[in-house]
Amino acid sequence: MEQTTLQEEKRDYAVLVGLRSPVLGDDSADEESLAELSALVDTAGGQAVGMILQSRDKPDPHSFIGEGKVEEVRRMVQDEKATMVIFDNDLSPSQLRVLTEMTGVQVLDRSGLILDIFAQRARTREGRLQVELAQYQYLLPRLIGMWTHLERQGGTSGKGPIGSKGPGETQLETDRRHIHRKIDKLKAELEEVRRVRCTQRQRRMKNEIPVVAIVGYTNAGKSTLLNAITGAGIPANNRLFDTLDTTTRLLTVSDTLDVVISDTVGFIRKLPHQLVEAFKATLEELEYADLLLHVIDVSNPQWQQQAAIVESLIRELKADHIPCLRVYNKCDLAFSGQRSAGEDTVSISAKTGEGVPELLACIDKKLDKGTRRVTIHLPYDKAGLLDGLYREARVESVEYAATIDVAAVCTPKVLGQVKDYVEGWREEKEDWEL
Ligand SMILES: Nc1nc2c(ncn2[C@@H]2O[C@H](COP(=O)(O)OP(=O)(O)OP(=O)(O)O)[C@@H](O)[C@H]2O)c(=O)[nH]1
Ligand SMILES: [Mg+2]
Repeated sequence: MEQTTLQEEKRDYAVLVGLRSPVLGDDSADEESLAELSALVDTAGGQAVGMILQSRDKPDPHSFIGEGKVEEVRRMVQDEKATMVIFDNDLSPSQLRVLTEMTGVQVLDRSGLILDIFAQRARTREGRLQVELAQYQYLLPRLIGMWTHLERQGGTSGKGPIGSKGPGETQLETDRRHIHRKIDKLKAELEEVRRVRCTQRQRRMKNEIPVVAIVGYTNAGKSTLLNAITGAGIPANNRLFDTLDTTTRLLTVSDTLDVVISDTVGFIRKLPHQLVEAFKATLEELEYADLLLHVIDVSNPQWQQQAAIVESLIRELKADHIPCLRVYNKCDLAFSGQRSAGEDTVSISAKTGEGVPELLACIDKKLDKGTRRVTIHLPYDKAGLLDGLYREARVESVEYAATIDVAAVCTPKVLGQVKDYVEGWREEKEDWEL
């Protein structure tokens, strides 16, 4: 009981503000995006205590929502004893500064909040590096805003003529250089992570094990699904951005198919582009996947928009050429709206397990195209493998020549096993015909 009170005391109380304007395009706010912002605040450990949605033809360049509206926000902050104001839109550095001054409390924009959540949640070294890089990239242009502030302070105290290099500018230059150095260092460290990942991937590709990546909007049920099918034991919580690290597991799909399957970081609308950039090393896995499972929470009234956002990010990450299964998740709850049924869709409940066998069958079918006709030249001392091939593959002909030449139709799994078995020999002789 006492603990709850302590936690309550530490909470940030936030007034949420959104601007709806046709000129803002994707960055325009509406009731739904504000509701999502409220969930984000919750994830960050805060609590929304008020909400204001303002409509304007275009944003006010100075105060973004217009001075009258800022006054309304300020009053709400006072009445609700809020400790911060969070905007559902992206603010310019100078707008951030102006709004902080006018409301008297800390002001964050949506990107800033998402970065904050990622920073709180990053656990592994790679995750932390990526978030740190995104934070510095976000901070860099905002330093200018801080500098204007310092310059003006210098002006009012009357030190030096206008245009002289004040302490603000010197500080700015130092900060800038420091941040550039930091960014370069982080990039180099991430490059190293990427190199290791690449080696791991090459090793996997040699084994011909297909790669399946689970993607989807945040909170769609990606981790729950991976747990359900592999017993991975990844935490899955009703919280946005619960997973930031890629977890990879081996999954036996059928008698003839094993795959490597990964959980990925969730997507969200207006994902700060610094984050997309920073997380590219992780999301790069997508590019090399043989199949994407796009998990969609169909109990969410916004699922169609969410699916569209995920699909556009998949395109941005250049992974749209990869076959994709749409996995309609949470079908134990009500299906919200119309669904398109088709060959590439399957309805499941990751929670109850309903539809999971059908999903596995679908994956099997999708990746079955990997089956290929090969000629395997077996050295005579590996003749024992022939039995296995008769059992596991469709052997079409066997010729006894310099080697035992087996023409067969094989799944990647069987081929991988044979290759593993005679790998040393293969390396020397380069004697596969695929
Ligand atoms: N009713 C129901 N709830 C589900 C189902 N699948 C997942 N959930 C719940 O949805 C919430 C989010 O699940 P996660 O697996 O953490 O979602 P995620 O996609 O990994 O989310 P992030 O890692 O935050 O991007 C959890 O509270 C799960 O228990 C389902 O099939 N039915
Ligand atoms: Mg997750």
